Amino acid sequence: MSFWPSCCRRTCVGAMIPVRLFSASSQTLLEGLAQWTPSAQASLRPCRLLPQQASPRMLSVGCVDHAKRQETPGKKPLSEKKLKRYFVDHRRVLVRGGNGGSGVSCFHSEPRKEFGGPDGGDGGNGGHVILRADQQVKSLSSVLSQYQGFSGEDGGRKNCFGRSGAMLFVRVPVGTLVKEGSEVVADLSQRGQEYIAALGGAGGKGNRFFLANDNRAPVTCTPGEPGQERVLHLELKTVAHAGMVGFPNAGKSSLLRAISNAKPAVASYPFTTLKPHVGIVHYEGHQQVAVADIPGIIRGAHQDKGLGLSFLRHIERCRFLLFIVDLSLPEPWTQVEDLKYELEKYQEGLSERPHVVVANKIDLPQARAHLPQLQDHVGQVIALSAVTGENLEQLLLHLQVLHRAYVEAELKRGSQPLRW
Ligand SMILES: Nc1nc2c(ncn2[C@@H]2O[C@H](COP(=O)(O)OP(=O)(O)OP(=O)(O)O)[C@@H](O)[C@H]2O)c(=O)[nH]1
Ligand SMILES: [Mg+2]
Repeated sequence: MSFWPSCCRRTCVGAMIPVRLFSASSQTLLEGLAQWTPSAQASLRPCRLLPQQASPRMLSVGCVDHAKRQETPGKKPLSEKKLKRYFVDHRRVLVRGGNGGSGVSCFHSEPRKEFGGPDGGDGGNGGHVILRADQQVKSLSSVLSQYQGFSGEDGGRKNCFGRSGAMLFVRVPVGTLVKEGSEVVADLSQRGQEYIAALGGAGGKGNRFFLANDNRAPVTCTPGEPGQERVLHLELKTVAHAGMVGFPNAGKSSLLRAISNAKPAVASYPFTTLKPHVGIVHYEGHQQVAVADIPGIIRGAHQDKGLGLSFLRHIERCRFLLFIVDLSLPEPWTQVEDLKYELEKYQEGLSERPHVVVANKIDLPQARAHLPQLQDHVGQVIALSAVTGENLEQLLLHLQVLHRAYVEAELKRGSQPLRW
């Protein structure tokens, strides 16, 4: 059974091609390339993989078709304003632990047993409120503004202790930072990690507890303690394998639409994307690479210009980066330099993460002329067009290579690689 989306399976000749493309390892594919094209060494362009009679863009067409068919016919695409409702990366939450149950004061009562003694049981403890990093949750939109833990039950007669309140688990996305004031109190960066946001109150003591040699009939009992109350700030730093970094209008969202099933809004004005979007690229063997489209960065972003710091922090959590440049603009290498400068200013070493430069808009007439100069300045470049789909396969293959390298490095270090 193929896991390729049904829309891709529908694309006639191209239908079989994507499946075959991803069943071959990238290594095999690139080796095979030399047999098809004599100039393969000079420029690796998987769109030339097909024999002469097939359309040179057959592979790409499938991808773009896929992107275009994402909208249900007759339905208007969602605006960015609506889309961003689904992605919430900040939440202020009031958490209260459950209250402890009260202890009771009572005495054993039985016929012909005059001094039965105290038998008031203790109250149960209040339940904690616990934040748990859950792989299924992708944004903080499902987190409410306040949580009240379950209270413990009161104690009872005959030394019956009250039941403790159950734990209240709040599911948050992996990559959630928990702050109290300006202090970071927890970083839930691994799935399953938990943090006790508010402790439940201790249960009160029944009068049996106060029985002593000098006091055989205590009447004292204590009420349960109230649960802890805290105001926490949850902050999500998007965790994805790859982060798309680029200036506004470089075509990041268009590219994410073309390679995944995500639907970020695309428009010809800058700062169309206001919130990060994560799309998943599926490969054979259930391999999934999460790619984040991060809002455009401008010069001075590290000083909070444009959309600024709030988005640089999403990049921080990406394991490798795709620098997206607009090849139709003059001197496109300056875009790469500026982007790297901004990342470096925000956090040292951030620009040195494994990365690849993606030159978008190769379909525009003036773009091709800029490519050799860009390659001279930055080395390896994947030149493609998100709109026509030209050369998208090269990016998909490279993503897989970067992902494999990341998984191997994590396993070598003895840690578990991020699985989406
Ligand atoms: N000709 C051409 N136009 C493109 C290509 N990719 C994107 N565009 C156009 O460029 C404009 C900006 O595209 P977006 O995908 O919104 O760019 P972005 O980088 O996400 O922009 P921000 O969200 O503002 O950061 C849109 O009008 C796209 O249609 C391409 O490969 N070729
Ligand atoms: Mg965008």
